[in-house]
Amino acid sequence: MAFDAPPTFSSKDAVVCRGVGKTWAAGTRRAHNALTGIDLDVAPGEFVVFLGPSGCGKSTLLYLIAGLEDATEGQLWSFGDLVDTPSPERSLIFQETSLFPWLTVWENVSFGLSIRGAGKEERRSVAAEALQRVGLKAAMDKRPDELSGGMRQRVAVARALAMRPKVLLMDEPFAALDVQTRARMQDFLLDVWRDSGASVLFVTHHIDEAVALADRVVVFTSRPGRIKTIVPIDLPRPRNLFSREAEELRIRLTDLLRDEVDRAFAEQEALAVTA
Ligand SMILES: Nc1ncnc2c1ncn2[C@@H]1O[C@H](COP(=O)(O)OP(=O)(O)OP(=O)(O)O)[C@@H](O)[C@H]1O
Repeated sequence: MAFDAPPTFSSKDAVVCRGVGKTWAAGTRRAHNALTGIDLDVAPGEFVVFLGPSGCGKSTLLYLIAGLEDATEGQLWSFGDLVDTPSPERSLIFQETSLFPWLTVWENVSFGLSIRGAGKEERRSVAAEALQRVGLKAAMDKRPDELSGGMRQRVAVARALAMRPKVLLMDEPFAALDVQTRARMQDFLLDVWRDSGASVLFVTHHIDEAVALADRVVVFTSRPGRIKTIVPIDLPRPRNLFSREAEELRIRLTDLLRDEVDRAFAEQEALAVTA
């Protein structure tokens, strides 16, 4: 699509949101405003983490950026193109991986390419390269039920990488994993991110994870979600997460989040009383 943007941002930006919001009109439920007034610019190759209380619209914003849902306020662009449909340039990875159990690992990874009409040889070679990057080339011919949860999430990352996305959207991708596996997956993701040059937008509830991964942490208010503040994580990489600076950032993020979680709880109680 042609460049169609106000002159306030660069067409090189990986993601641009201007005044973005979403009101869900959900069947018999009351329509409600999940997200409002989001202005955000994400640079190419930047790692941005979304942190906020439950229900503040973090996932909703990822779906809008993915082009899976339409914004009801404002507009979004990716590399100068208006976002109004999904694109292979923007891959979304969920908390629970949905791999096809009847396909092998490489067939799962190259599934998007088969929809594009790529032949078997090309698909297998792209899948091999993507699996190599996530350290699972040896598992190419296995089926998903032969893999652990962490390995399945790595296959999901390989599947996203096979489409050579410029933007990786990750919705709590490691939430279902145990603490040790999650820490390893974070290191692995940082390697993949560095190699791929993609921008990553990553939703988490974990402050530790935000400090370990992000260039910037976007902290949201309680519903309707707005950007409360953006905290740069200026720690050198690889990061020493036990440093005083890392601890100070965790404390600052904890304080910012605590205010919003308290507000969200108070609102939920008020709603319960009036319901
Ligand atoms: N498809 C949908 N239809 C109707 N309402 C929805 C839909 N998806 C999300 N919502 C509502 O939008 C609000 C924001 O939800 P969302 O999942 O984006 O928040 P979140 O910050 O990601 O929450 P969590 O951290 O708990 O995953 C919630 O009130 C949710 O019920």
